[in-house]
Parts: sequence; structure tokens; C-alpha cells
Amino acid sequence: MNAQQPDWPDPDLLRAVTGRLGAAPPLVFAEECDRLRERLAGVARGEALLLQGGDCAETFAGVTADAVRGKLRTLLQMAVVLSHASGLPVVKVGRMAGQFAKPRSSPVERRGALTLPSYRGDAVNGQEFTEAARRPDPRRLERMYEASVATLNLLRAHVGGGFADLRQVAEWNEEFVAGSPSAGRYARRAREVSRALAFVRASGADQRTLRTAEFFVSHEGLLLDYERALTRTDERTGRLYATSGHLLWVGERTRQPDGAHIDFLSGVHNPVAVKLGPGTEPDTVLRYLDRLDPARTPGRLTFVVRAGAERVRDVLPVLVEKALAEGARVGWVCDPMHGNTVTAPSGHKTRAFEAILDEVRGFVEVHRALGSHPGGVHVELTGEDVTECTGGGSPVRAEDLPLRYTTACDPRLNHGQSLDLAFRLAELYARAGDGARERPVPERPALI
Ligand SMILES: O=C[C@H](O)[C@H](O)COP(=O)(O)O
Ligand SMILES: C=C(OP(=O)(O)O)C(=O)O
Repeated sequence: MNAQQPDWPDPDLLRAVTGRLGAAPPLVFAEECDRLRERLAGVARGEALLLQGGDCAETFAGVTADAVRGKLRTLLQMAVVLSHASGLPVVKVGRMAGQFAKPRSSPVERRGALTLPSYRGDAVNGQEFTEAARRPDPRRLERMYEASVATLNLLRAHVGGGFADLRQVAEWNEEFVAGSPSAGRYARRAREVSRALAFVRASGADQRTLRTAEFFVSHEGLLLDYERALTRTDERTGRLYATSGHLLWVGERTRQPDGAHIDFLSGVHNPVAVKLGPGTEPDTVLRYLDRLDPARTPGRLTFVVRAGAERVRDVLPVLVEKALAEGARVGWVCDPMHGNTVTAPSGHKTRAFEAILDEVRGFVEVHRALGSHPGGVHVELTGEDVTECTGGGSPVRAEDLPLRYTTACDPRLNHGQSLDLAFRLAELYARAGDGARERPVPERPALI
């Protein structure tokens, strides 16, 4: 089964494009993928958290220095808050440099009398509702590769060049808190982070470690023509790696255990993830384990649960229990976005901050009850001040949605909402004895 593949109109052109991609340099290296695997092994063992985030759908026009920097900055700011609260390292992974293709609920979109193919991401066709734009064009796969190169170039330069300096990140957080209506709730944590860094500086520890960060990239491994073309053999080990990104995941719509996407991931040595929606049959968890992680190696497989706030407390326990009974040491991560999409009266797809937070709360509750590790979050976000999700500390109201609704597919948290989420998650993840652990976590969501 080859689910969600575009109907490429010109097989010769597709062959020419994938041939060129097959000869192109890798975007990421096997050693980097192995390093991410090691970091994710920490998540699976309960010694680290994963923070994975970025656009729902990257666009070619969205590959600008400002936009890439904004997403990176948002993730760095969130990570420092989570790490301080939990006392655990946070593995930072962008939904970036490759997230250009989308699975869709319907292959077609209707507007009035006109029916056209659905937009499947810039890697496949254009957003404009015209026949020409919506026709899949394999040349877009090369543009995806080039856009990923440009994004990675920016990320690597920033991460290695001082932009990720923890002291700067802590200052950004203090600025955010100072301007936030929730300052009273967050200020203590932001101050504690800065004080901890001041102490590290004063202690004479190696300052270079504060100036750089590890940052990895990931995307849904959806377009098999692209992924196969970028698969390379690592000369050191003879193993195959997808070199389009460090981590690839299979989505809710393509996770058939006997399908082509799981089969592709089973053949590469990268760390991989599978999204699990509310309808996941508990036994399929075992099939994913056997297909993707037969050696039960921590770091190889992460399950990203996206059950929705209403269902997570019912759906998740049996999935975790199945995996535990099997001796699996996978990472468990919560995607609180995809199970909480609703349509606003204006017709915009949106997600409520409170539902997002409640899903993570349910996810953490379930893991704590079972003694397993709630290994982190996977979120759709941007560094920009968009109005796509409702709520948050500086609340976006349903009537604000049309103001700055720019996503190419699903609604993202804006910069402020992302930081609100990080500070609220910090309360959930706060370790005992944490200096900034000032209030008990409420049983049910409190309105912000
Ligand atoms: O990001 C996830 C999916 O691609 C997206 O939710 C699909 O949206 P649709 O239901 O409008 O096709
Ligand atoms: C399509 C996505 O999610 P899911 O497969 O969980 O619906 C996504 O994360 O972009």
C-alpha cells in the first residue's frame, strides 16, 4: 500500500528529478543521525526530554533568514525552560528543513462548482486554487531539496555561531515574561534560569558549552520518491540512512504496518517515529516494534501520541502497557496538536491552547500512573505573531483568527503561545525541590 502519494503526471520527468536527487550530496550525515539516536535513547530511558517543533507545512517562500531564526529561537527558549524545570537535558529537533509535504483527508478540494486536487505541500503542488497550481510537479522535489539546504545552512550557522548562547536565550525569556500578562506566574522560573547561568559563569566552568547547542531536523517521511532518492549507504558501516533529515516519522494516515512507509523506515538506520492516533489498535504497537525496532534498541523508535485531549487518558494506557510488556524501550512523546483541531465560526481550522495543554497534562498523568516516562512534546509552532490557535497568555480570540492566519495547512502556536506552553509544561515537569516550583499542578485545566 502506497498511501498519500501524489499523482505525478509525468513519469519521465519524475525519473529525471529523482535521478538528479540520487546524485546530490546528503543533507545530513550518518554520524549526526547516530548522535540523535543516542540522545533519543536518553529520552527512552527517562533521562532526557524531546522537544520537537516547527511549521505544520514549511513553504518555499517561508525559507527566510527571519522565519528560520524565529522558529529556532522559539524552540531554544522553550527548551531552556523545560530543562530547568525537569532537571533533564532537552533534545531539540525542528520540524524543519524537509517538512514540505502534507497528507490530506481528501484528495480533492471543492470550491463552488470547481473541484481540484488538494494542496499537498510545496513539495508537490501550489496553494493557489487553480488547475495549473494544483497539478503535482516533480520538479518541486528539487526545490524542496534546495529549500532544505538553505534552511539547514541557516540552522547550522546559528547554532554554531553564538545565536544559541544560553545567556542570550535566558534574557529573551526574561523579556518575554516582563511583557506577558502571565508575568506573575512565570517570573520566578525565568529569574531562576538566569541565576543558574550566572552561577555556572561564576564557577569558572567551560563557557564554550553555553554558547552552542545541538539541534536536529525532522520531517514526515511522506514522499517516498524523494526519500528513496536521498537514501545513501554509510561507508563506515554499510548501513542505509535517509539523508533528507536526522529523524523521519510516519504519520497517522500512512502508518499501515504492512504499508510502504513503515517498510521504508524499517530499512534505514536513522532514529524513526510513528504517530499514534486515537484509533490505534493496541496490537499494532507490537507490529511497529517488530518492524522498526526488532532489537529493542533505545533511541531507535519514538511513538508520538496524538489522541486528543478528550481521548488521551483512555487511549494511551493500553498502548504503553503493551509496549512495556514487550520489553520495548521506546520514547513516548505527546503531539497535542493533531487530535485537537476544530473549525471556528469563521471557517478557520484552529486549536485551543487549553485543549493542547490538557492533552499534555493527560499524557503526563498516564505515564506517571504507569511508571513510564512522559518523554516530551511534538508541536506545530512558528516564531511569528500569527493568529491561528486560540487562547494563550495574551489570548487570541476566535474573532482574531482572520488577522494573521498564514499557515499553509494546520494552525500553529505563535511565539508567545509557544512560550506560554513551555512555562506551563515546566509546572507539569518540575522536579521535586525545584526552586521555581511554586504552585501545585491543578487536576483539571485552569483557564488562563
Ligand atoms: O497536518 C496534518 C494533516 O496534513 C492535516 O491535518 C490534514 O488536513 P486536512 O484534514 O484538511 O486534509
Ligand atoms: C500530518 C501530521 O500529523 P498526523 O499524521 O498525526 O495527522 C503532521 O504532523 O504533520
